[in-house]
Amino acid sequence: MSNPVYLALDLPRIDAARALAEKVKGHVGGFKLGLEFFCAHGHHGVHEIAQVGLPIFLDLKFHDIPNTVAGAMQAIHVLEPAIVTVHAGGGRAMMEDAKAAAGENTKVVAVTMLTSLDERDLERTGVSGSAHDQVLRLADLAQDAGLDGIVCSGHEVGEVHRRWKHGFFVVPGLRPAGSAVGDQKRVVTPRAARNDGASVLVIGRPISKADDPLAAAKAIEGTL
Ligand SMILES: O=c1ccn([C@@H]2O[C@H](COP(=O)(O)O)[C@@H](O)[C@H]2O)c(=O)[nH]1
Repeated sequence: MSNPVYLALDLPRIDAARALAEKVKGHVGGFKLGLEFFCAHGHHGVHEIAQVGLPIFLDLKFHDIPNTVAGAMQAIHVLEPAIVTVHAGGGRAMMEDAKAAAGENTKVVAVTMLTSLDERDLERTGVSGSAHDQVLRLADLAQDAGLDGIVCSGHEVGEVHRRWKHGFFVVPGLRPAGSAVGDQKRVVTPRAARNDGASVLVIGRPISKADDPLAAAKAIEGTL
């Protein structure tokens, strides 16, 4: 089985991101490039990291009207990402058009409820009910729209996996036991998320901010 860990390269400098990617490439399965990296380095930055030789996950979290999201999706075709994110909150038509516009080898997954949010945050956005219910509702919507899967926390992935047998589940908000949680609120260990059916484990700071990123990546790999 291939390594399910995608390292989030949330670093402002392209040389530092490439050096980190080269260092840990034997102990992760791919690289996740998000808003910070893409806004700073765009297509050029993606090509640079792709040269390391592992799959690229573009976590751009598209959320706009369907026509705009479809256009953005077409604009990143050339980068051949393995995975791209949209927000489930953009609605069914937006997700359908995003999937239709994506390359055939690209998995399109919908962010349900960010792992940095808890139920109090949800209530403040006007959504009543539990985080669990919100994730399941948006997972059903993403499945109806024909997406490949969703992004959710490790608290929900087990239940989502039971309902959507062949879905593709991306789980961030992962922390090895004892590591700093930072701004994440719905957190589990990489091993727990894997056991509950996560397809991809997104891990950033526990590796990128470690004193020894290679040792941290190896240690995480050893727990899976
Ligand atoms: O709900 C979500 C969706 C995306 N992310 C992204 O994952 C990484 C997590 O980084 P850590 O340093 O391991 O916290 C980051 O790039 C987020 O943008 C998420 O955390 N939660």
